[in-house]
Amino acid sequence: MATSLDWWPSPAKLNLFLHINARLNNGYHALQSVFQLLDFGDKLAFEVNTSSRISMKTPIAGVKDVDNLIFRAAKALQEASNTDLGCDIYLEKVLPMGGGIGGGSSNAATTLVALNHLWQCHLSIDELADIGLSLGADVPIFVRGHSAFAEGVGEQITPLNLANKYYLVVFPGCHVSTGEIFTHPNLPRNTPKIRLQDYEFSETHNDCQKIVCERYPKVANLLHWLLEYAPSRMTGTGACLFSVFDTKSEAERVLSQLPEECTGFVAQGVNRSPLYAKLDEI
Ligand SMILES: C[C@](O)(CO)[C@H](O)COP(=O)(O)OP(=O)(O)OC[C@H]1O[C@@H](n2ccc(N)nc2=O)[C@H](O)[C@@H]1O
Ligand SMILES: Nc1ncnc2c1ncn2[C@@H]1O[C@H](COP(=O)(O)OP(=O)(O)OP(=O)(O)O)[C@@H](O)[C@H]1O
Repeated sequence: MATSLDWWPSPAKLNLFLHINARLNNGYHALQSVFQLLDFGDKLAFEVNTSSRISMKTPIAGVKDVDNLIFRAAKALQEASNTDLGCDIYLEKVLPMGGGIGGGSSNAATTLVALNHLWQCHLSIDELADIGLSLGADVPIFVRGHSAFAEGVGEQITPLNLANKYYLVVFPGCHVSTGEIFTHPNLPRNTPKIRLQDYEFSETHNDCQKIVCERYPKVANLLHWLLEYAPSRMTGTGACLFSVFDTKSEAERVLSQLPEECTGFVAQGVNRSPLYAKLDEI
């Protein structure tokens, strides 16, 4: 690995709630959610070359480079901007994959925003968000870089300023496929829409949680355990769960007592993505 890489943050998100309002004709679902960005995540570094070659220097085990959302994001930007430039890409992965905390989507968004700057493509945020949406429903949120209320398939976004709570995020040790949950016949699909101004954590829920708990006892047991300590819920389509705390020390105390088969981290909720704090520094 090169000696002094310039790292770009790729933060995790939590879905503080997830209501499914309808099934759309294209198989996707109309949903409502609050996306809370966290001050914790993966890191990516890019070394620009003039050969137009895009190369993953730190491949992800089990994910072919052509399927890696980072590679796909770089390729999509190369095509959209007509640049002749390429890059070598390094990834420091800490977020569990398939955990509902948006690691892959965030990696794609960081790649779009960083390479737009490094390749000097001058695409607007709207253009980057459109490219992002073609890669995954959650990518636009990370491109726009603000905690938000989301509707539609996740692309209709209203930025939000949320209280900067501390979150204990726990990975129960099993992966849940998003497709598996969204195609389940018993998934609730007609939760009435709420108005943003009526949002309160305690008045909302995650429509995917019951099915995931039924199919994955590890998730159900862990949720039961966490609820003894703090308000707790599943994020996205799982498998990660989170608990909400007012102080870092309370969250860290519960982290230190986690059952053995789980891993977790404590992070603070942030309104603005660390990705944009990095852009500001440049
Ligand atoms: C539900 C969330 O986890 C909330 O953060 C995300 O919106 C899912 O986002 P994602 O993992 O980026 O999902 P995608 O890769 O776009 O879609 C994976 C699969 O999930 C289902 N899917 C996803 C998003 C959505 N609004 N409706 C769906 O039905 C579709 O079957 C799709 O084939
Ligand atoms: N750079 C990447 N990082 C993580 N996963 C990737 C990446 N590229 C492709 N993938 C694939 O995407 C799948 C989902 O990964 P991701 O970490 O985004 O899931 P998630 O946390 O459940 O996301 P979401 O909350 O958006 O559903 C992985 O199992 C993996 O096969």
